Amino acid sequence: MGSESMVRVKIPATTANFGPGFDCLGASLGLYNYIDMEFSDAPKVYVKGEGVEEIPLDKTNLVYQAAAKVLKRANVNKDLKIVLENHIPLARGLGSSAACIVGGLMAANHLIGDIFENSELLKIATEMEGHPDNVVPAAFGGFCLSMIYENKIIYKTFPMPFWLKFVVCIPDFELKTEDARKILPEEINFKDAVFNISRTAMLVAAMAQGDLSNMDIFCQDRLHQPFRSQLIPGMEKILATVREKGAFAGFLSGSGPTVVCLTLRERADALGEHMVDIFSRAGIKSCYKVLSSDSEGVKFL
Ligand SMILES: Nc1ncnc2c1ncn2[C@@H]1O[C@H](COP(=O)(O)OP(=O)(O)O)[C@@H](O)[C@H]1O
Ligand SMILES: N[C@@H](CCOP(=O)(O)O)C(=O)O
Repeated sequence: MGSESMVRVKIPATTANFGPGFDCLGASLGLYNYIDMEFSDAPKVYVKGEGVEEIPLDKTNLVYQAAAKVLKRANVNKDLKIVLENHIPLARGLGSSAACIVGGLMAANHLIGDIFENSELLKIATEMEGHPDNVVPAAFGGFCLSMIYENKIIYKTFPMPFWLKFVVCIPDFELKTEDARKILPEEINFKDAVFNISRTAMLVAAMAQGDLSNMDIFCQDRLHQPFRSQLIPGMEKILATVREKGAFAGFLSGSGPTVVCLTLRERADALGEHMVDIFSRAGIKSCYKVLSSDSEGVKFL
């Protein structure tokens, strides 16, 4: 394929971990960032939407950094003009950094004629992000299983039930993944490992079959949520009550602070209002969005 003079890509938000699948499960959501990229006589970054006041407009910008890695590897010594239209809120557990990294890598690769394979880009993306569970669904869409093996990323992806809705309740404070990882223990006990692997196995089979019965049990976790709850007032109460309010299950989205629950369209708004109310009683302002799953991942427009 020849190179393009200008590239526009759409990249989805993601919800990583999906309950018990710490660093290995994730799903792609119908909320998108857009990146326009072209070669330029000087580095330029323009931002609209989420993060407009905090995102750097120079080469330190995360999208620019990802794109520059591809250009460097291809020995292309040129600057870029990048325009970002952001709808994924920053540092809320909805994969904003993975969207930047995957979008930046894939857009730059397209600009130079798609010379690198996706497997190569995925490896770079995972190195930059630190774990594969957001970057895989951001790139390919759907419900994703991923792992790092001998410096390669191995993954599986399949579509989620079309009728499934994700109600994401987004607190108005940022929690950087880097900080939310510092709070995790170095070791866990054997019983907790069995608790999580049994639920992860059941969860994957249930999603593959589109059978959401017992999903509240399969989404339980002992590897990260119990430790991160101290950073997110109201989270535990939300997770303890969404089932009785009509959700199949609830869990922390990525490293938080967003809490997500799985439900049907007709129950979604009541659940969203319930989550906002509990956060508010815990002194946290929040808003909710009702999202569909995404099945495409990165799309060139
Ligand atoms: N559109 C963007 N442009 C540049 N940097 C971004 C953008 N979105 C996110 N980032 C960077 O990623 C960081 C958030 O990443 P992270 O802590 O992993 O949270 P999450 O990926 O869950 O949103 C932000 O603080 C910012 O540095
Ligand atoms: N497995 C990671 C996922 C982080 O997701 P993010 O959307 O918060 O960046 C973790 O739990 O640390």
